[in-house]
Amino acid sequence: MWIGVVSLFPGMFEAVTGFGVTGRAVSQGLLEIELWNPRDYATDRHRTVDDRPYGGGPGMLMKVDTLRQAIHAAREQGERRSHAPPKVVYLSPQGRPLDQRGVQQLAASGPLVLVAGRYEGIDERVVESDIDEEVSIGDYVLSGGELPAMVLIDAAARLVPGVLGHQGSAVEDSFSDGLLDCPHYTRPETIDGRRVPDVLLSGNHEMIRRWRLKQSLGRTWLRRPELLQSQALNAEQRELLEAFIAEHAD
Ligand SMILES: Nc1nonc1C(=O)N[C@@H]1CC[C@H](O)C1
Repeated sequence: MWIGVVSLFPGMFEAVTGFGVTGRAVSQGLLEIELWNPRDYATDRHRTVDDRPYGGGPGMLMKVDTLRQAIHAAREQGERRSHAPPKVVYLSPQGRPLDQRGVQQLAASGPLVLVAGRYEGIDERVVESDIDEEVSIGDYVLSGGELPAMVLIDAAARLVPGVLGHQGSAVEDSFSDGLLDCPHYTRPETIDGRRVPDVLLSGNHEMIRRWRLKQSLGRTWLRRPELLQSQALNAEQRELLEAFIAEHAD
């Protein structure tokens, strides 16, 4: 998977290219991150990359010409590398809330160029002319779009075949099937008197699978019931959820 990134702070992306699952994916050639810095296109003595907002008000916006040159360069490289025009995604609170389904859609849509804003954001006409999709990682305001871009990179990279040691991990993750994840346990068998559920020590893989599914369904019902509204539960899932609810009836 090739992802181009436009950012004033390219060094921040060492957090995904140099560590963990995503870092390994990069070293294995399963994930490629290329960075473009609008400051590299600044021609004035101060290498200006911000500009004042029309209409006044606090804060600055990203300077249009340097930003657009960086976006165009990233998009051209993406087309060269993937022989398809990249989807250009701008991370902003005004975007579509990102969820696992959205990650799956973006990961499957081919090469991506992620535009990380700084200051108060970018000129609306750049959004209209150069951005294909605005995406938000949550209803809060950050100081830059770099962390949202890295959130998207991490989530999308996990879906690339071969990136996760055990491909089942991506499927069993929270949200991959639209449900919250089940509880997990590891050694020791007892912590402060709290024991690992016996079923997980039974070695009965079918019972363990059903227990984990029941816990996922039950947790989703308890903590995020709205997620169940968009789920078409199969017969087994309905049976397990009903059993969980019955066990939790007051
Ligand atoms: N929430 C979010 N999801 O994606 N991006 C954000 C976010 O807060 N962006 C900041 C807003 C102004 C600054 O330019 C960057």
